[in-house]
Amino acid sequence: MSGYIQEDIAPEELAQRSELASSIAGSVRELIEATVRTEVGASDIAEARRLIEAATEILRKDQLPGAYGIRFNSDGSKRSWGNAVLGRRNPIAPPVVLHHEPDHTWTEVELGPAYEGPAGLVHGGVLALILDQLLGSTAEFQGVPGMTGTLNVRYRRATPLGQIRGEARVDRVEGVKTFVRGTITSAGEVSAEAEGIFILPKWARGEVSDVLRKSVGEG
Ligand SMILES: CCCCCCCCCCCCCC(=O)SCCNC(=O)CCNC(=O)[C@H](O)C(C)(C)COP(=O)(O)OP(=O)(O)OC[C@H]1O[C@@H](n2cnc3c(N)ncnc32)[C@H](O)[C@@H]1OP(=O)(O)O
Repeated sequence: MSGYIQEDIAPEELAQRSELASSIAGSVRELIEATVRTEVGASDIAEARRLIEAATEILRKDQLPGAYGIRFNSDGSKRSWGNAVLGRRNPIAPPVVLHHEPDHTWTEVELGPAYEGPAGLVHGGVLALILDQLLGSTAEFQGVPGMTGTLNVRYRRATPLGQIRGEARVDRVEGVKTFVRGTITSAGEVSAEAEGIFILPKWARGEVSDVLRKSVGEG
């Protein structure tokens, strides 16, 4: 399957690249938030655009031919730095950091003004996005990975912008299908709950390597 890339990088070099990726994405995330909230006038906007375009030009000097993909080291660790939820190189990602416990996976993340839907509230699509990744990664960590076949989300109450907690666990496995349940909690109350069915795709059945099956992703 293309996009899954074996790319061994020595630990020291990897730590350095990881730091660089996080730092630039963090700066752009701040820029996004500043853009949403700015009240400055036309001349400041023009000046900001000039600087942003200059920064873009610098980054364009050396680019990957396409998306980042998923990259593996021979120790089984993997990098999803372009991922829309976890990707440490992706300013669109909050980024979510997942903590894998033996029987469940959790995350706590701050969702600011860039994730707004209804006034002052988190966009429902953003919650579904986070739940999709959280539930899918939970299945993956438990050794029963799959692509999202179905994701049902029930929004029980509004989720204010700010800190949320996500939690998920595998409910059951039926053949190639893994059923995962999860919740989003805000201010101590469950605001959304989800069930996902993650299905091992045909191309991976029977031939999915241990590296792919057991790898633990980092964004
Ligand atoms: C190692 C692999 C790694 C994978 C990535 C890990 C990422 C981790 C991160 C994740 C986070 C990011 C996540 C993302 O963003 S994943 C991106 C969003 N999802 C997709 O793009 C998936 C697109 N769809 C497909 O690739 C296939 O249709 C899948 C793989 C889903 C099924 O394949 P296929 O169509 O060939 O299946 P089959 O005909 O052999 O049927 C098998 C069984 O499944 C049942 N069924 C079929 N469809 C559905 C459905 N939609 N809901 C419920 N059940 C369904 C079917 O009845 C049968 O059941 P049974 O009769 O046996 O009881």
